[in-house]
Amino acid sequence: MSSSSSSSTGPMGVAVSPEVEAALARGGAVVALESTIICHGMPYPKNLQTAMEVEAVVRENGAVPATIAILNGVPHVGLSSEQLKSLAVSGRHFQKTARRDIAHVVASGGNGATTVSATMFFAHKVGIPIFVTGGIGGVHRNGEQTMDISSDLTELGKTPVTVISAGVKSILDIPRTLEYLETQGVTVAAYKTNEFPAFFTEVSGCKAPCHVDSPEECAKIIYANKNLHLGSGILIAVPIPKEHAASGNAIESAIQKALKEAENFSLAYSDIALVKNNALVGAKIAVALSDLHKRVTNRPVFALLR
Ligand SMILES: O=c1[nH]cc([C@@H]2O[C@H](COP(=O)(O)O)[C@@H](O)[C@H]2O)c(=O)[nH]1
Repeated sequence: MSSSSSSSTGPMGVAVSPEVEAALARGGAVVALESTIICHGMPYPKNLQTAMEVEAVVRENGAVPATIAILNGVPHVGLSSEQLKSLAVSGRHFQKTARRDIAHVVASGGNGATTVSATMFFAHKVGIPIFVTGGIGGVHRNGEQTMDISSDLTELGKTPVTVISAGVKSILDIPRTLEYLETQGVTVAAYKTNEFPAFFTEVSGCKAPCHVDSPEECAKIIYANKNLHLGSGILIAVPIPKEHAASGNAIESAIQKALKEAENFSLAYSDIALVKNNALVGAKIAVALSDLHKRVTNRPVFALLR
């Protein structure tokens, strides 16, 4: 895969697309997007169509999308349509890349599809405070024995990026995931609900630590986190839209049945409507944050993130 000739590779060795660079420089709203969902979440061409639709939702709501991936050893923030297509066609040939894999993929000139932890890392590096995805990783069932805990959770503990997701799949251990996020000092807020959502359904049986009702409220929390230099991330959990929760319930029942039959059952995440809804909320939060920063300081978000 060829790198975009128009993306400039900065001193940190990260290539930022001209559109993303310009938006950051003017303090505009930018939303980071991960690439594991494209390469490992669903097959081609459904993955390309979804990636393009999600980017379109971000744009329609006033923000610039920045899909993140490693191409030929170079981390890229913001992909051209050719790069996005190439990524989607390559699918699983792109290595699933979490934080621990970044150095190896870069050093070997490889192609990496970034997970939540790696996407957060690069988003923060270039000054993007908002990142939208479908679901994040968590503490696996029996995690107290296996110690199988996603690096997404430790990344949230140490990287000040706000992740908008539909919560955590009930295939994972949701109560322990919330405990672990608490230990890591991560602010967890449920959007327009009191309950932490479980990806395919609005309910998990777990109360979320905070409740937020608007993009502006989210922006204020992000601003406070930044102003105080807390250094930790924020998780905004947006429940699956009501009209899609019905089919989600059927999937949820299948998960519960499968969990009884096989402990390591896993399911590809491909609820497109849910990801698009997160993109809508995430773009609105990015716009609200950009407005808030401009109002409060009259300086662009970009400058404040340094
Ligand atoms: O429901 C899901 N959420 C998230 C993922 C992807 O998997 C990563 C977590 O992987 P692990 O559990 O290996 O840390 C996430 O960051 C995301 O990219 C997934 O496959 N399924």
